[in-house]
Amino acid sequence: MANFLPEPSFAHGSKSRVGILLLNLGTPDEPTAPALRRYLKQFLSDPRVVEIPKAVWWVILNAFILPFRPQKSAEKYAQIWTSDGSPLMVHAQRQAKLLQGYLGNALGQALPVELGMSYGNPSVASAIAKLREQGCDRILVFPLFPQYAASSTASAFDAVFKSLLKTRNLPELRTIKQYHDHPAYIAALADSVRKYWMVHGKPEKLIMSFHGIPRRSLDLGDPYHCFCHKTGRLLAEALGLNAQQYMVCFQSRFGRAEWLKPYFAPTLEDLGKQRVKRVDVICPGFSSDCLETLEEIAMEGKATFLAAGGSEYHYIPALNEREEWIQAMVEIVKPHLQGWVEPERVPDAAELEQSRLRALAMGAKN
Ligand SMILES: C=CC1=C(C)c2cc3[nH]c(cc4nc(cc5[nH]c(cc1n2)c(C)c5CCC(=O)O)C(CCC(=O)O)=C4C)c(C)c3C=C
Ligand SMILES: [Fe+2]
Ligand SMILES: [Fe+2]
Repeated sequence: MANFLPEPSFAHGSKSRVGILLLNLGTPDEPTAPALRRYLKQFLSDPRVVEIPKAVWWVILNAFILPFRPQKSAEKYAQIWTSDGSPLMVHAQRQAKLLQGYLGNALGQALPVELGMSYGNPSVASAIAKLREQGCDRILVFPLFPQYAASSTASAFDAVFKSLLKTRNLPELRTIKQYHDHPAYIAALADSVRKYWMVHGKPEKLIMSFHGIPRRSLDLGDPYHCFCHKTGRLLAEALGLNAQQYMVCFQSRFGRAEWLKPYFAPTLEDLGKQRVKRVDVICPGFSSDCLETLEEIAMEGKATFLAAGGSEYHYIPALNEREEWIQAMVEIVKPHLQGWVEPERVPDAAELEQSRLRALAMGAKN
């Protein structure tokens, strides 16, 4: 048996076609313990996510985490689940559809966009298969993680490369590594905050909360920490905030090791105790709302702040399907298409002849 998969016969002269592979982390299929167990097992078995010796981690994962965490996490997911499914999935699917439409408009030609998840469904392999079925032999990989981290972005790229290990006729690949300081992304964030404040008024402090990673990853050279701080600074500048009016912190600590600081919950407790009246929280690293924003930030965060003595707490929703964000996605994608897609395609001789005949038929002078 051949090691690599058979392909359709090569057709001479076939035109190249570009497709966009939009990637996100993934989410369980349903808010139940068995679905969470499947999802967490795949997620937490990724050596990019938990970077300790494999045998030690296998014991911890199977003896101490998978017997207990799925039930607890399922209960949390149940609180944020919608009639259409997991918020992360619902938003990612809509973002993929909208990106396809807006990009098609901007380029004057339709490019397929398919969604894949690093863990769970739809798998990265199935999304690549769909692109290849549509004739795409050039794939631009676009992770929905503005700040590169090995545990999110590199894992998503791993999933792409792994899914092609058996492919005979490889597509050309390009990857978007990060866009933490892209002007259109920062402008979309700033616009969402300004519009929120127009309706709800302004807080004493804006907290920008990013997903944490282990402190050791920073020490080993992961640039994520710097990227988060740069996004924070640029967003503050765009909003005209001084250093006292905002702060960056890190959420979702997992396990007992030290993670990036300051931690989100203790920060809120401190602010509550200091009698800071109102805080608003935004999560610029999450391109859509999900468990980590809707449960941990919007629900738990509020309870923590109010219990500590604060009086008003607002969560500013993620960019989700905001038009400014979809336009920003188009701007992020465009430079990566150079040489693959020409913005204004020169019509070929047959197309020119057709439009001449159409014009003649309409009685136009030629
Ligand atoms: C923004 C990028 C993310 C990074 C970086 C990241 C690192 C990271 N995460 C865990 C452990 C868990 N994360 C979980 C959920 C989760 N994580 C991200 C994003 C990043 N994670 C998102 C968008 C979500 C929500 C998914 C959803 O379905 O809504 C979970 C699962 C939930 C739970 O049981 O608490 C775990 C576990 C680690 C260990 C890590 C880096 C080392
Ligand atoms: Fe996470
Ligand atoms: Fe840094």
